[in-house]
Amino acid sequence: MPEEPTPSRQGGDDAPSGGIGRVLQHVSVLVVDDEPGMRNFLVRTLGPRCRRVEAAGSAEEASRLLDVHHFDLVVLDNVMPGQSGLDWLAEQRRVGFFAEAILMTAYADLETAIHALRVGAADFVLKPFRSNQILNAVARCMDQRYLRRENFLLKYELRTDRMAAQGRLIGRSPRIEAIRKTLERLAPLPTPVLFTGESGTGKEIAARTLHAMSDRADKPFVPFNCAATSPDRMAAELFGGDGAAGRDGLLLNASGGVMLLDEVTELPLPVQATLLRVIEDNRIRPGASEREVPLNLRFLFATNADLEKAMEQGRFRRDLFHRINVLRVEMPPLRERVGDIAELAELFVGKFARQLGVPPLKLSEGVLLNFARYRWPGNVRELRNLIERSLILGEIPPEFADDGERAGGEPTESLHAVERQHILSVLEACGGNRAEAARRLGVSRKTIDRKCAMWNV
Ligand SMILES: Nc1ncnc2c1ncn2[C@@H]1O[C@H](COP(=O)(O)OP(=O)(O)OP(=O)(O)O)[C@@H](O)[C@H]1O
Repeated sequence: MPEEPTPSRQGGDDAPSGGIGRVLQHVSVLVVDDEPGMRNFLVRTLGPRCRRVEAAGSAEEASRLLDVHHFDLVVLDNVMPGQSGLDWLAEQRRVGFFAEAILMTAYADLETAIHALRVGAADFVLKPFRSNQILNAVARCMDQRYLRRENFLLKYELRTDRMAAQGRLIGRSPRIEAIRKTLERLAPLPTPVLFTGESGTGKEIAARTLHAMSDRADKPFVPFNCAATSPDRMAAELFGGDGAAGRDGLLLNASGGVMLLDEVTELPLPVQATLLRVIEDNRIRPGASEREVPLNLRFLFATNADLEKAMEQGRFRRDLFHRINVLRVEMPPLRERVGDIAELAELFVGKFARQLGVPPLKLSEGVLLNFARYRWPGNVRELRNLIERSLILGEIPPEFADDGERAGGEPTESLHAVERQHILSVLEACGGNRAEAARRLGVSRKTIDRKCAMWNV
């Protein structure tokens, strides 16, 4: 699967433009022609501009190369001894060939053209041709491939409603700062990462942030919710098969980028076995094809379930667990980082006011204190939904409303809330170390323990 540059300007026979050059530099090409002169010409023309170019003098040699390497495109002569280029291409499609193909021919009659369409050749180049003609044909063909893939992934994202989790990781609390630092360290590695934490704590947002920090940032990020797909469709969606997922499946379409498998404990056991093989070998057999093709994909995983328990119950493979549990990022619940609530809440107010076309609500000190007091079992997602609901209704729900404003003030209640917020934020700054928090606050450790027990922290 190709890397993913921006589509180039469509060219005629002019010299390759900068746009075309950008497309070509990501492409790996296999040239198949029995004539050494033509092979050399193509390698000389494509070699300096493409990421990788290899040449085969026969259909058999080409098949062997396809077994070992990934190519985005095959440039193929139609007339070769033994087997025509088109017959070879048809056979490869059956075995497992997911790349593009351009056919070179001296004479394109209608029958050849129809045959070429049927076996999925993207273009014809009539011999003899100039170097710019083949360069333009390659760039055009790859442009169409990138657009098809982009379209496939966007449709998937819309179908699965994954747009809500887009955005960046908000928060300046020590816990979130520490997570940001960890993500920076993990971003350049190829290793899988496992995100754990309660529902709505931002595991997907953190995974997207890691992708954005990595050298795969301009390649696809494909989130897959294992709990939202029926178990009997899952293998086809991921690894390819017939139907909506397309023969090549999500993994191959995400190739070059990052795949997030969310709610990973929901993967059926047979899919876990296939996935383990794919991760270990970096190879995939799309749509159960005969040929395994190389796969360049970074895997991220997320779960809010207890993986250890899932293993004990035989629902999750131990070997897969050890493979995905190399690097772990634990997302803290919102109640343990109350210092982030105000920033998140303000951000959601601005976002939903714009989206809904309604005036923003002012979040008074009292409302923020009530937010800080609440336990947020649904974490950031719950806060986000509460703000959206409040903007639609035009007011903060009564359980969070500012008592001070409405009832003329309740100083003891407010004082209690201020004290709670202050102690919790100092505790947070100390990474949960109660002895250190007590020292900084100038109170006894016992006082902190008593307060924490009272607040259920
Ligand atoms: N730190 C954050 N900054 C900005 N938005 C956040 C943050 N954390 C969570 N959100 C928002 O909260 C919602 C839930 O986040 P996300 O889907 O990443 O959580 P999750 O932990 O993956 O949840 P689940 O376990 O249910 O899949 C999203 O709308 C996301 O935009």
